[in-house]
Amino acid sequence: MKKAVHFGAGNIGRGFIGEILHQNDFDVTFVDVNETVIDALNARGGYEIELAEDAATRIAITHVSGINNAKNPEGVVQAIKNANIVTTAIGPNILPYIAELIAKGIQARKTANSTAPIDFIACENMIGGSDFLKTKVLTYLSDEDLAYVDSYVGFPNAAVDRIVPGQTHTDPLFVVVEPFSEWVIDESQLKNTLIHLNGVHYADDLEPFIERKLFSVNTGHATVAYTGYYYGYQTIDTALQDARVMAALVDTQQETRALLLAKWALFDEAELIAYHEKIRGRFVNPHLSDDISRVARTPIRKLGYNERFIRPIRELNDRNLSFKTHLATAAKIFKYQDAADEQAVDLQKRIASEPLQTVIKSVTELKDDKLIKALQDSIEAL
Ligand SMILES: NC(=O)C1=CN([C@@H]2O[C@H](COP(=O)(O)OP(=O)(O)OC[C@H]3O[C@@H](n4cnc5c(N)ncnc54)[C@H](O)[C@@H]3O)[C@@H](O)[C@H]2O)C=CC1
Ligand SMILES: O=P(O)(O)OC[C@H]1O[C@](O)(CO)[C@@H](O)[C@@H]1O
Repeated sequence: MKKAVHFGAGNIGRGFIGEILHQNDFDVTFVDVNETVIDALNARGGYEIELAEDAATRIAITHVSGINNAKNPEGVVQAIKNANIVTTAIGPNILPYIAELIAKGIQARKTANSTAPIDFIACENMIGGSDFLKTKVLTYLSDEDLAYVDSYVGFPNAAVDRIVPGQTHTDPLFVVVEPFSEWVIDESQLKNTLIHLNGVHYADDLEPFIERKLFSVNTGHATVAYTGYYYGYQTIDTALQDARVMAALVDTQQETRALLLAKWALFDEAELIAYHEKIRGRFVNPHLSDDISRVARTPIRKLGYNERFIRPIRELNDRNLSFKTHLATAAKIFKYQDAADEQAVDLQKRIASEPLQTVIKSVTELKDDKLIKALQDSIEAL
């Protein structure tokens, strides 16, 4: 069997990446700091996924094991040394913390004179996630190692799309996922061209696909979350029953379409309308219960310069297109509170102790005075 190492045995790791790797006959070693999950993976060697639909189909995932990277980093290095592919779904903020371990795994392959090409694929909600991981990994490598990386190690960017809400089952491995899924990998960045996973779409140019996904699914979902929170809701499905929340989603999708059509000739308006309708259907799936706190998590990250609101706002502005609804939601993020979310707490502390404009500039990294002022006005109007 081929060997995969996957960092992050959480919702998307077990609920999507693990499924695809299993279907492609990989033996999957999950790397995680969650001891309960790692112990259960090693004790049982398998787990089940359930598709959230009327029939509630179950899928058995087998040939899995786990390593706790906090306790057994050397085990992870050895697993990378022997792997055919490495993937992550750990969260963009965590990628820098696993970079050194990945660098050591690459060095172990080099020391063993391995000329087998390998790809490290970051499956995070982030534009250029694998590029970002690569920059972090390279800081731990020597010039000689870098030459090895150039020859044998790829970091292809990827887009992953499947809604996997927080899980509340007694079984720590069981995971309920939406039936829809899409995983796109940038083929032009692959080093191991012999691995073509069934169930994955390989694209020559990932950029339009990841923008379509991030600005449609993630911007849309976050719009529902922050607008829903603003109107007092706790779950995505209840929020979407409020006409004001649904209108914010529909209007945001319209702005997104205007941007995607202006930027990318390969998109067609009718297809994008159908894509957006389908996404609305996914958000209201009655078989999935998704907390606003999950979709709205890490608000400072979501206000980032290249993230799901500020980037489309900048790019719509550059093209003289309306960004009114994106701006209205970005403003609501500054009102978002969740005592269990470190970034939400930090953002509120900063707003309470610093001038609002300073906070806006710092979290969004916006330079355009007109946009900064527009955002400030929107926040103050709430
Ligand atoms: N849940 C979803 O619907 C989707 C999530 N994603 C992306 O996948 C990534 C993971 O998201 P989820 O699976 O939802 O989160 P999650 O919280 O369920 O899983 C993350 C896992 O990483 C582990 N982890 C955290 N720090 C670690 C460390 N230093 N070393 C090893 N393991 C560590 C956690 O214990 C957890 O098991 C995020 O980037 C998210 O944006 C992408 C598409 C869909
Ligand atoms: O993982 P993030 O970037 O915090 O955002 C949560 C997102 O994950 C998803 O579940 C899948 O992309 C979205 O529905 C949601 O917008």
